[in-house]
Amino acid sequence: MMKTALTIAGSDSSGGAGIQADMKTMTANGVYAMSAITALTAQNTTGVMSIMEVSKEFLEQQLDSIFTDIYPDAVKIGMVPSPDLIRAIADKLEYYHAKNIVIDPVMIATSGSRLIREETINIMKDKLFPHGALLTPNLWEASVLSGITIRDEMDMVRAAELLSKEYGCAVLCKGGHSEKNANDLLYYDKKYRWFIGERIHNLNTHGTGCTLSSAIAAELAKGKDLEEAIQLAKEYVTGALEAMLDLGKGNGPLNHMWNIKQEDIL
Ligand SMILES: Nc1ncnc2c1ncn2[C@@H]1O[C@H](COP(=O)(O)OP(=O)(O)OP(=O)(O)O)[C@@H](O)[C@H]1O
Ligand SMILES: Cc1ncc(CO)c(N)n1
Repeated sequence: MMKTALTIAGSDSSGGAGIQADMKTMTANGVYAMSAITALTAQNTTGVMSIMEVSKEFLEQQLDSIFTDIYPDAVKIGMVPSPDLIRAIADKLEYYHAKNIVIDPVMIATSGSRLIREETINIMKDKLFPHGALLTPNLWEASVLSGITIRDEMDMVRAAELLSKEYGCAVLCKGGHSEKNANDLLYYDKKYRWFIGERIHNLNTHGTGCTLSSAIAAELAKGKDLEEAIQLAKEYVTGALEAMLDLGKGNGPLNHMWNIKQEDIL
């Protein structure tokens, strides 16, 4: 039977990040994708024009509809704009015993626009992180969450270790914004492992974080263990960047279809 995955995230009208990136990624990686939308964004490759949050009740209804019918084998959580929505998600995840939860602590878009309210960060830490199997902060998010200024690779290890111990989950500190390379650091069970990535010279990186976390969720849904899921997801993101899609006037989207042969779908 086909495995299933759910993304709880915001919609990106330009299709490169958020719900749209997540569903394309899950589909391209062979799982059935479902979504619970936390907010609509009017957004493109140059920035976010406007955000409309859904109500707590409506998000709860989406989650009830999903979990009582097609149970997800993995869950990815992205942009959650408000404390109320965080609480609603945490309660439902607990109630339905959701598993394989990957949390991407989205705060700011690649274009620099703010996506969640400031007061959401503490609630996210207290209520959501303890449910996660994996947290996937980028360098900036890992600094904000851990209070450690990240200047080099040892700082990435320290920040990931602190977060992992604090919230009892695995932490992948993503190096997409580091200067030299694109190495990501996984810390869990008191040990760490690097996932090595060459820096690809492509300015079209809109949605890389969403894509990575959704690909990890897809692989976990298929039964891969954490390290294997991360390795496969990193290869998928690398391929999507290397495909050099060039759309839009700002930091454009990735080619989520790079791993699918046209003759397979025609
Ligand atoms: N230029 C690049 N070359 C190679 N890999 C990259 C590049 N940029 C990002 N990545 C990879 O993409 C994944 C996402 O990392 P990144 O640090 O960009 O996340 P993010 O900042 O959360 O993404 P977003 O821009 O969507 O918010 C990581 O595996 C990272 O190593
Ligand atoms: C809706 C949404 N979620 C996440 C990101 C992060 O890239 C974005 N730009 N938009």
